[in-house]
Amino acid sequence: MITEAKQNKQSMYDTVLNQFNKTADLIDLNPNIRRILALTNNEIIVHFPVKMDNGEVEIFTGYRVQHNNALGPYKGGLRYHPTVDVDAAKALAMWMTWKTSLAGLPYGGAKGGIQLDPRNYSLSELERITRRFTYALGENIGPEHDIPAPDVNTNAQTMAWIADTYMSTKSTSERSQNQHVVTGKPVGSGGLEGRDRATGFGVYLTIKMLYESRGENLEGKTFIVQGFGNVGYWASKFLTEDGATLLAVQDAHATLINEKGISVEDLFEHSSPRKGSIKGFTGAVEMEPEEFFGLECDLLIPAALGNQITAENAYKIKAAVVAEGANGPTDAEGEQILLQQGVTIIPDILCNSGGVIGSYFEWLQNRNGELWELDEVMQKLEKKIKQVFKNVSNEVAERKTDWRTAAYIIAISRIETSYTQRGIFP
Ligand SMILES: NC(=O)C1=CN([C@@H]2O[C@H](COP(=O)(O)OP(=O)(O)OC[C@H]3O[C@@H](n4cnc5c(N)ncnc54)[C@H](O)[C@@H]3O)[C@@H](O)[C@H]2O)C=CC1
Ligand SMILES: O=C(O)CCC(=O)C(=O)O
Repeated sequence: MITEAKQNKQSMYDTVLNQFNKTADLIDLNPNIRRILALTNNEIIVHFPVKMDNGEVEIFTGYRVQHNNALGPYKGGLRYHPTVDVDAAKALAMWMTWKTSLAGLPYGGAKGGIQLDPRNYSLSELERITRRFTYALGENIGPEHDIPAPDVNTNAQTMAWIADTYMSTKSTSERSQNQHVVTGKPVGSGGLEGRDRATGFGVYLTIKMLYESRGENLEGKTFIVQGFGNVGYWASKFLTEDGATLLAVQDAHATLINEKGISVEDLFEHSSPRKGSIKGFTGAVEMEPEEFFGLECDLLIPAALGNQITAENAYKIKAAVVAEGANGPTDAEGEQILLQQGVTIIPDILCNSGGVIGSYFEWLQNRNGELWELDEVMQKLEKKIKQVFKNVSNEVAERKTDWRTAAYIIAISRIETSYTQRGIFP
């Protein structure tokens, strides 16, 4: 679990700007494009009232930050969490711009959400909050303009409420053309088979490919995962199915260890659907949260919040590979320490890109009135992630640099090329 001290150390916005500036210097980015990319295009803040179950009215604050749309419509998740604010949304939106560019998708980057703790609200309150948020955002989102998706504490149900609310603002004949205003919907409501597992699958596949590039495989590898939600669960499932052992898990409420291995399915059964926590699971024992990052293991997967690996704990990390399932889990100082220790970091914009690639498939499916089967989706996803991994791996080899730097060089150069080709910044 993160402590206040860790949270306040560096903001996610500091982290992403630091990464961007480093790359801009390295590739000698056109100064005008640099000025544009260092800023966000739009920062939308909405306040809206919602009637609670007890009849009282609460006012909520929602955010949508649209960083850049040089390569296509804005794309990125919506997060429901007490830490959501404009700076967090700015950082997460920038990461989306780099991620979609790296993956070669026709999208820009955005992110947003509502500052709240969903555990304090009933399901029907969350539905009303989501619907009012959608009305408040109005035409700031749209299927060809800005397409939200699930993120922390939001899911397919949240996306179904948004799609339904947004479509209800359109005339009857236009409704069906607006289904792709969000991705990550339930399969029965225009969602994509496999979008639920797409991010975790990408995390697994990039790890597997890294080991394979070193002549190794997952058999016998041990790993620990922070966050056991959508990303943490699916990544753990694929990894253990391929022979790796899950030693320890941490979520917002507990840290568990079992040196003989934790059963991913039993833990999932325990923690979902509505319990929402790993606490109380009998197939492992609780340990001190502060000791989590220092556990002996081959692989660490941060799959919760940003800025978790910092100067305070990076030196304790024993894993030789850190695979960033979460967005921005490693701050600049933490990264320096890890790199000095010889740790390989598979950066977020590569490692968790399976999610937005899956979202792109869903968007295409809705736009074209198609239905894709699970096998087809997983094959396409695998092909695309392998391509993106290969591109980054080649850049690492050519430049003799780390994986994040290589990924950023590809992502930012693509955007620069697009601006230059269009003659915007000579
Ligand atoms: N859902 C998706 O498709 C994608 C998610 N991501 C990123 O992956 C990360 C996790 O997202 P999801 O799994 O979707 O969220 P989720 O809401 O399904 O799960 C979040 C998990 O993190 C844990 N957590 C929250 N606060 C924590 C804390 N202080 N210490 C330890 N654990 C904590 C929660 O207990 C939960 O287990 C986020 O950074 C998100 O931006 C990235 C790409 C796509
Ligand atoms: O699926 C998407 O559109 C974006 C998911 C997301 O928020 C992310 O990749 O961080």
